[in-house]
Amino acid sequence: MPLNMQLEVTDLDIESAEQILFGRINVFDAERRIFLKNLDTCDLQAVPGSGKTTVLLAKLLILEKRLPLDSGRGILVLSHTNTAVNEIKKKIGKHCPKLFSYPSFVGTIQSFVDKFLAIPCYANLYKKRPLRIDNEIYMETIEREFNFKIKDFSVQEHKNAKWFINAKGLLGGYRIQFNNPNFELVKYINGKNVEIEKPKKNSKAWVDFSEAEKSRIKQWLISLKKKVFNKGILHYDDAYFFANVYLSRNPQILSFLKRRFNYLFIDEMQDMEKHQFELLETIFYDPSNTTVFQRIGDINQSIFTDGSSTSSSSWTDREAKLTLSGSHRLNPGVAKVVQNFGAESFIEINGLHTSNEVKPHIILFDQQSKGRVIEAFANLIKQHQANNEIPLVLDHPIKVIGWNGKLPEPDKLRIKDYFEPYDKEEQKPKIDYPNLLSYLKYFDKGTLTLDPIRKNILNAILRVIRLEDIKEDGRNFTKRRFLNYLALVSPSKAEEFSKSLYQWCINIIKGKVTEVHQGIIENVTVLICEIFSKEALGLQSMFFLNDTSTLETIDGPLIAKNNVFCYEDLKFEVTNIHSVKGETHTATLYLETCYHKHETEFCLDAILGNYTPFKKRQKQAAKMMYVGFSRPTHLLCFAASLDRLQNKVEELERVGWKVIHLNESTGNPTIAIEAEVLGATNEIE
Ligand SMILES: Nc1ncnc2c1ncn2[C@@H]1O[C@H](COP(=O)(O)OP(=O)(O)OP(=O)(O)O)[C@@H](O)[C@H]1O
Repeated sequence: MPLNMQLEVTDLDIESAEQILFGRINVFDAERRIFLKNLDTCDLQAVPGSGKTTVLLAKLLILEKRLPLDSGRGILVLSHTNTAVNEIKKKIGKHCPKLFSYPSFVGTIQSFVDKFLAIPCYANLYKKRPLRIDNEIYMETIEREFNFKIKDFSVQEHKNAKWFINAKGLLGGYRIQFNNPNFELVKYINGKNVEIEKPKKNSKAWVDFSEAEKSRIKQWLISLKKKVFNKGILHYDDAYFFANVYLSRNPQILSFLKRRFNYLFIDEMQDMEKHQFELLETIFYDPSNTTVFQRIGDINQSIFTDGSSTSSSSWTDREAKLTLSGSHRLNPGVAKVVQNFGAESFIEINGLHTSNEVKPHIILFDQQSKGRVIEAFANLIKQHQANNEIPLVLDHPIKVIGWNGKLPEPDKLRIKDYFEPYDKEEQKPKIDYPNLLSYLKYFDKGTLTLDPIRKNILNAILRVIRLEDIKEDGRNFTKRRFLNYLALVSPSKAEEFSKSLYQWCINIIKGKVTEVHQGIIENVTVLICEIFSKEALGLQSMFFLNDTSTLETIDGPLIAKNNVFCYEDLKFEVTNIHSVKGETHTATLYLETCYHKHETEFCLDAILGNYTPFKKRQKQAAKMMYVGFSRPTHLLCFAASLDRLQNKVEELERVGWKVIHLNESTGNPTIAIEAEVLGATNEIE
């Protein structure tokens, strides 16, 4: 009996998926039905908003009804980010209980590699589970271990190795790579081999290390890495090293995985990096189709890889390639603008969202008016709502996005230039921050409880305990184990601590961050020394507790979220382009920023409606614009500096942009927009 049973997708199946996703039937056209009915290995490449994720969701809803599959096989669904995976869960989770349980698996590529390959391999080799697979804890650990001597190396060998690593800036980046059967030291994942040579090559007295010295430095680097592994700490990249070792030593795992998963679907395929791409191909691709392997994405939207040939995905189309023409998200005017930013290849985009004809807008600002750009955008939305061109009740959010969220520099625009409160750190809720103050500032403000603040304070204390290398039975403390330990060692101190913790949370809510910061420094220093019998905290801990260098202290009451712009009843998030990948917005304002150059410097031709092939750095900018510009169903606004476009206004209007000037003489942007709506000139004198 063949392992791979042929299933069939019927029109009735499609209707039922349409009902769930759209509340009506006959939504999917012939092209989309071809993909839905296709259950063979193939690629699906299509333009933004063409409904790639939607057809994948529909297919999963249909396959849910066929679960469990014959021979106890399951479905594997992978995407790149937790956000993308959570979106899948949010949209179809309640309809697909079987898809989200054994033997199927829905997760990020990293979680798949950790669970099925890296953790079993590590457990096999070290007879214990890794403690954490996490980049920041890895960095913290390797930096600490770097300062200690490694057994069996002389003082001079130790000095040589440290000198070499420091001079090359290799400490955080170097990896061990398994190129069967060799173990190689590489500068970074998918990078070149580490070539060991004495630093300061340009000085006259330079004489390279001897071969014996080089060999010892190499061994030292490997030993340092092994020490960190021994502690149970892995970098995300290391998971791929363990995965490859596991597969080569246990080739039966390949057939186990292929047997377990009848179908593999990868969304956002263009964002897979080389090592991820190769691993998936090695495991799942075989001409006999044991696992049906469908890869879905849009090569023009690959913004997560850095564009270097070493890390970029090697996604080349399979022979069986399907496509979806047209974008259900974009209206014809916006589609026409977006298509010129196809950095990998030009693909015409047919805007199928024809219920509105709102033109893409460019807001041109000068030095004085840049702070009013977002307000002008809000005004535009209000105007279009008043004209019934944008719905009053929004189906999708409105967002303001930009590429570079770093601090402003002279003549280099950053998101903060447009929106002063913007805080890059708030983008991603993290467990590990560089100093205590950041833990107090960057808690999850989405909930109205004290819990996120409490968690952050406890996480900061755990960080100090890790910096002090204090463990319980060889294991790092968790929040719960720390509180249990405290209660065991000193019930009175535990009670006192619990009261202080509560008070700190309350005071943070009241905006007394500086006061709480000081309170924690004094209290926690004493507490940790007392309960762990230490005379004093080490330098790293003291620096972590006291450092305020990168952050300004806030002493006003906290607003719900720092990166939110409120205007009358409208509320928009101000965020980076990476975080809106895959999203649909009602309106998007794209803020030009400087990343090496500004977008209007990198991609002027495309902005002016011409398609010309992009060079390396231009490509990166074009991809950002392609992703950012292709989010809105109704209004796309691009905010650009007047000085670079002032002679191009006619050309811009000719190719479909509506141009708005926001200079000092414009006064209230509403006036400009009203005039424009009434058909007057766009330039307000
Ligand atoms: N067949 C369809 N008919 C009408 N609307 C659709 C259809 N397919 C998708 N949509 C709508 O179009 C929007 C974009 O869909 P989706 O996010 O699936 O596109 P995508 O191709 O995955 O986008 P991206 O390339 O940006 O990741 C969503 O609002 C979705 O509900």
